[in-house]
Amino acid sequence: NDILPPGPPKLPIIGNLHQLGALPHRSLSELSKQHGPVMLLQLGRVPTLVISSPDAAREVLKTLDHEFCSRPALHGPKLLSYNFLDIANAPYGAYWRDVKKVCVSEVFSTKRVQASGKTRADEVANMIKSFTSSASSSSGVNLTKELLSLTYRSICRLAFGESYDIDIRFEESVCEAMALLGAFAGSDFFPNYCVGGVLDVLTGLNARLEKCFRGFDELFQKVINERMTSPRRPSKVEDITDVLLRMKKDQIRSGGGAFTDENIKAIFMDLFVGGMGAPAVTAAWAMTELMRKPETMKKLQQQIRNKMGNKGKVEEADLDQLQYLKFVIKETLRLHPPEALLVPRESINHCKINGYDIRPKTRVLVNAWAIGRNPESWNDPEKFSPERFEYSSVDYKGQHYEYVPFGAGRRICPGIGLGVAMVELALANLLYCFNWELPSEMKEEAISMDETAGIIVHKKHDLRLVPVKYVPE
Ligand code: HEM
Repeated sequence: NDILPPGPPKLPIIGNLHQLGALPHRSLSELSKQHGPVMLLQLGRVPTLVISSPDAAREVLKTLDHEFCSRPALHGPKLLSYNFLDIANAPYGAYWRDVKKVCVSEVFSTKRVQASGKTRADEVANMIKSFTSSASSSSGVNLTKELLSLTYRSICRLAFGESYDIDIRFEESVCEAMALLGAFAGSDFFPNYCVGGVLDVLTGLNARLEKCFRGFDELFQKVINERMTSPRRPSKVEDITDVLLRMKKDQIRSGGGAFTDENIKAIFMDLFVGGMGAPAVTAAWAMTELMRKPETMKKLQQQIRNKMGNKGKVEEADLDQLQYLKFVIKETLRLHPPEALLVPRESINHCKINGYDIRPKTRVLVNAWAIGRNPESWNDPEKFSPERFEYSSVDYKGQHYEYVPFGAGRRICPGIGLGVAMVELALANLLYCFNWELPSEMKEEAISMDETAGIIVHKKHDLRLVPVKYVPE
């Protein structure tokens, strides 16, 4: 006689699937206003718990984190992660624990983020240079695309080394992978029913997934093979390929089984799919918010320019002085967490939240978007106001459940340091080097807040702005 959490009535077969809508973070937020912050839906055949308040998030991500720290076996991720050999999609267990632990200390460590600072600086400098030559052209630059290229190139260098010859065609494959992972997969809602599998064949999803996977696999294997035949010179700094090959040599796994090229390729996949979209989208939302609030833009630019004087660029070592920039980024992540519903989790055992029974293998969505706009935690929650962080200790490192853009608990994003470093350096230089104007055409679209949702919520219309070179006096 389980007492299940409340939820809306469901239709036969599809359950509540029709209520997800095009922007699930918004539809689920509305539904939770009627049914509560701990709400149970039936999405196709899958019971899905939706968490929408800071208190409920604390239960799932802290108190009962050990019960909610697995991931569901989803269709797209299964293929792209070499059958869940990565960090983001591996079920909770010895393999995930070992790999995450080693990657947190070797791949995502503060030391490595700092060591890769020079490559990020070079990539940002190249972007700024290219904008200088197109400055003041009336159509402007497509910042959405340029920021994605920037994060793509930064991840390539981080993963494959400084001398890696970047293949720009592969950037499209990462975008395709993100689109496929965000697309509707019948098998995710009707697992073990042939209708789900049939849908994925009919919609063409499987064919696209296969093609995308083959492209990745070929590239990743090429990088590994090249490194095996011509290892890094001992004098050169280790890159992530070296680290992962060292893990293969040392056989880091304690959970049984070998650590092979497949494991390395699965982790490469996480770096690209997890590391490229979210930072780029965050920077684009920040620029959009700033264009809509010229006084905030001006205040930020003045602070950056006062501190930097006529230095010509902002370097990573300067970022600690730019407090207001940090508030702007925090505020952007509050209103526009790119992974609005985090990454789906799955309950392991039978447990209870707020007196409700949660059965094993329930899918769990934590609505970070709704939580960041909760009126009980945030004054005037819909307003973009970076000042709110000035006298507040709330941050995104997983201790404050009213603000969880990177998740929290065992599954928290390991790429926080790297992601924030990419966003800060890009924004600081964009705002130091240029003033920004709306293009003469499509003004409305440029600053529209319309969204599209997939694994990442991004702007529906690309952000196109005109850079006007700033010359220090
Ligand atoms: C603005 C930047 C970023 C945001 C907002 C973000 C957000 C997130 C979120 C919400 C999760 C799920 C956490 C949970 O389930 O509690 C996550 C997981 C993850 N992220 Fe990030 N992320 C960002 C940057 C990065 C970067 C740069 C990388 C790597 C290069 C990365 C790699 C990962 C990985 C591997 C996981 C899976 C962790 C696990 O399952 O244990 N992320 N991220």
